[in-house]
Amino acid sequence: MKVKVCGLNSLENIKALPLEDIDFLGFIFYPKSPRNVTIVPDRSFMQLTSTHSRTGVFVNAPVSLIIRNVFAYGLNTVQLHGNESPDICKELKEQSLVVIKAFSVSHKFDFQTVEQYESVVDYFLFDTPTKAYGGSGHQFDWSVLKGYNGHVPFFLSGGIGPDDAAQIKAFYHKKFAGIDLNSRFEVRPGVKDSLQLMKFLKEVKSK
Ligand SMILES: O=C(O)c1ccccc1N[C@@H]1O[C@H](COP(=O)(O)O)[C@@H](O)[C@H]1O
Repeated sequence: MKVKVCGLNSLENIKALPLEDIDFLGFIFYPKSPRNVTIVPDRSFMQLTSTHSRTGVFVNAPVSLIIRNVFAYGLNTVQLHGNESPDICKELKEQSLVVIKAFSVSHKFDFQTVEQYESVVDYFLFDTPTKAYGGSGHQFDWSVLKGYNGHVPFFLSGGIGPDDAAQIKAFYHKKFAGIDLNSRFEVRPGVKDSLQLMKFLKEVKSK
């Protein structure tokens, strides 16, 4: 199971994370988010994060702005968390980026919506609907994912918290690729509770 920890905004905090149990480090490039990245992408940032997939989260951003940040922060993965079209995903995938397309999922969600993205993304990410696009801290009803029969692997996201290890271990879907952890592990926006993450990841990865 892959693990993405999102909304990071402190180099000191990243140093304290259980990095050996994390695959994707997420940075939010969305000025309206309280987690909007302000880390300077200097040599210490590059070195510290070099062993991980550096993921930029964007919401309806112009491709030119995404690409600028891909170069500035050495991103190799982009998470598109707004209403981005399949064409935008394709354009970014053609830049050799790993593309994660997020969808807000509720009982009303029509999984046919994702079909047009299947050939132009690497992962889907299923999150809870919120006006803020993401970072709601609330879970959606994971049972609706029974309606997803596509072939693209997905991240489970939205309000996953420190007490959810057992629930995740019990969750099964043949395309379930990993989890995305964000606001429920925060000390404050942009700073994660590293001990809580360590404990949770040990538990969720145990047999
Ligand atoms: O975290 C944010 O502020 C945010 C803002 C805009 C788009 C995405 C955002 N974060 C993503 O939201 C999900 C769920 O987060 P949470 O666990 O409910 O806090 C996660 O994928 C983040 O990458």
